[in-house]
Amino acid sequence: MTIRLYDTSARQTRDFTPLTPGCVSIYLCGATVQAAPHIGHIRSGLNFDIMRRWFSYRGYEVTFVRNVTDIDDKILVKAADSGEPWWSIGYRNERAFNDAYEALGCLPPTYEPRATGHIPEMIEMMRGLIERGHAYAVEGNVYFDVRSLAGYLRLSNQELDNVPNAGDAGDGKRDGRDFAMWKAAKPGEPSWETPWGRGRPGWHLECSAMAHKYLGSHFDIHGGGIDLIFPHHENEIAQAVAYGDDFAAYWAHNAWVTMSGEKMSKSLGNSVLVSEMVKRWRPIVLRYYLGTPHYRSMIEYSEEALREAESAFARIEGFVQRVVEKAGPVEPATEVPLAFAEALDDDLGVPQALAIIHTTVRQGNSALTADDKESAVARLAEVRAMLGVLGLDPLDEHWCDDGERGDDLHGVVDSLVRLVLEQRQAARARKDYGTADAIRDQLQQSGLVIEDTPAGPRWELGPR
Ligand SMILES: Nc1ncnc2c1ncn2[C@@H]1O[C@H](COP(=O)(O)OP(=O)(O)OP(=O)(O)O)[C@@H](O)[C@H]1O
Ligand SMILES: [Zn+2]
Repeated sequence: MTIRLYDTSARQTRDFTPLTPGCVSIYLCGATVQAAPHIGHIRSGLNFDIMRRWFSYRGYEVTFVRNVTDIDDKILVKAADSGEPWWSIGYRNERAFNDAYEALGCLPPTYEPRATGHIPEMIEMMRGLIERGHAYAVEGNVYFDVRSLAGYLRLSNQELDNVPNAGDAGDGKRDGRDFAMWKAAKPGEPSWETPWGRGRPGWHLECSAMAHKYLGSHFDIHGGGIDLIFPHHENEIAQAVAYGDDFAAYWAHNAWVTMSGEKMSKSLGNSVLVSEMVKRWRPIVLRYYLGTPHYRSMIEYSEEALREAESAFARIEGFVQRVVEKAGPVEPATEVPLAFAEALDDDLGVPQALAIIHTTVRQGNSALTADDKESAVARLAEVRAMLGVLGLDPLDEHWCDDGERGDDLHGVVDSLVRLVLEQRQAARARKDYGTADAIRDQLQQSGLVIEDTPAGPRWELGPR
């Protein structure tokens, strides 16, 4: 068995050969914590969550680093506009990202470094690059000299001369395409002392320095969304390679969640926040929706597709519940079916793997219909093992805990509602219709719909 991955750098799918047998090291560009996460951000986290789960299943020891960009132009602009300190914006949104990752069942990374905690490492890298003639300081800015590095832009397969020259006359750059690793301090902005003056890091330097610190000079896989290939990843490579690192052996990029064909993006104003989505859809359904298309295919956001995901997942869940009702608890199988494993080995072919899950569910349902308990249990064990790899096993602790708490809460709400309804009945009995109606209105305002039935009043949660 060999895992194959599409490597953006090679522009083809390649057999995965780990640098250290039995281990895999992954660096994923994480959030710029300028705002709360939309579902596109979490798609990226989810795709790589499934990747690491698959490597773990295949017996690899996974080191997974996902950074937090907590200092960046966008955060500083927000701070200046709102008056909220830059670090307050960062911490608040970092928490929102963590809540979203947790809600959707993404395993925590091995390390989650914040950029601002790694300024000494960044200074060290700049010092090395200046010494080797790949970078230079101009009035407190430190620029990377793109012409000094043969092979720059190999990842995105571009010619430097074809890249638009964004430099301004007088900015001191040797070439307008030289990018800032370090930006000279501006009044009112945070800054750190360096041998070249006070200033703050550029985004690209942050990732090169943090990848180097936690994964060393050569690691297995670097990931991020396709929007990061150029300039961010090109510039990360340039810094690292010029510094003497081999850097990433494979480059994996997830496609976007789009709206009307455009990247879902805070700056375009077409984003749907995870915090809003989880009020309307169960997080496990959201995970199914965002995590099951192939990671290199675009997901065009649509309510209809979400409803389809909901009913597809309900088919799986219904089977799980029916078998458990009939046969009691069933543990996941120790191995997933071969066809499922082959699908995931082939560049994480989740759609094909999912088809195997649905086929197994159908077989299990037929076994239930035929009253073949043994076969139904065997199919459920396989289904649980497969769902577990995708982080979608409804019986997994992560999702069950919520369910159990939900059940407890349901009982509590039920007895409270009954108490209130009795008071309403009593008010009616004494012809105090004002009070009876007021009670009903209050229940409705709290999101409950009350129905009077011959068997007495019933309640349920109303539409959100
Ligand atoms: N719509 C999207 N679909 C898939 N991945 C995305 C999407 N938007 C951002 N990402 C990915 O999420 C990760 C974190 O992104 P980052 O915080 O830098 O946001 P961003 O690209 O600046 O987002 P925005 O455009 O909304 O400001 C990156 O790997 C990025 O490629
Ligand atoms: Zn990065």
